[in-house]
Amino acid sequence: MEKKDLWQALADLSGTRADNAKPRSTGCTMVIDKGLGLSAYQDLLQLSGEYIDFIKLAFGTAAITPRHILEQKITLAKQYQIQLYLGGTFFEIACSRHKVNEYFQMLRHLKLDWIEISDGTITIPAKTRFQLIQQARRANLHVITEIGKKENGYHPTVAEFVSLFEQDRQAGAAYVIMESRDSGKNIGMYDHDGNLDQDFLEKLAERIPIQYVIWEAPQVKQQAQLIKRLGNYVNLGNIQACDVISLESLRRGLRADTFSLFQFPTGN
Ligand SMILES: O=C(O)[C@H](CS(=O)(=O)O)OP(=O)(O)O
Repeated sequence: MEKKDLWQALADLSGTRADNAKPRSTGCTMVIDKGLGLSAYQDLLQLSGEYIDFIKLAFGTAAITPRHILEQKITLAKQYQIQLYLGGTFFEIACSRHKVNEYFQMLRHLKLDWIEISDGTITIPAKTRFQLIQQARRANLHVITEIGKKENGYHPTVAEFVSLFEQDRQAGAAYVIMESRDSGKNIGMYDHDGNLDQDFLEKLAERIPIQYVIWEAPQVKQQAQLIKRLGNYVNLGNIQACDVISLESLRRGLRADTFSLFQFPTGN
């Protein structure tokens, strides 16, 4: 086999998805960066940057990352057409210290175009949340909001989620995240073993346009379940750096869990 035929043979088996090209609005993958060193970050982007749409610098790590490394992470993300943004807790810290305007300015100076607005650890009245989203939009930031609380055992009802989702979208949020933290256990739509509450998902999917939701799914079994139920265009978040390329395999039916979903007739 000649080399060009070899690459063609691999490409033919790679599966496809219609939203392959960036910038994508569906089938997005959001990676949680919990403190990758620059080499690991570069490796990640080199190997699987094509499959990443968002990177979240989690837990306020941006504030304690050496400045030159933070700057390089931002620059590299842009090169790969990845939107890098800071985790919601960091916004909540600024909010609780009455420094929201400074926070918006800081993002603009860092050349970050996206912001996450959440109230996982603090309480923000619905009206204030609405105004904060509008304020961020006026500051030329694209907004991702998050619904959910950080405390273990917190599971929003379908009605709560739908109501806040609609309000956030009306205020100008591009996406709404379903909170599941880094563990994906005993929180949001997962039980203490990380199993998905299928009933909750079904009811939610009937009531909201799911292309605007990013489902946090840190565990591989959660990613597989969501793809099986909602399709490979589902937006998934809190993906560990080491799981990005295998998630893309899942989306394309190249892994046993989703094999039967996306196979095309070969004609043989
Ligand atoms: O970075 C954060 O603030 C958290 C981290 S985790 O997802 O809860 O582990 O994320 P966020 O979803 O942005 O609140």
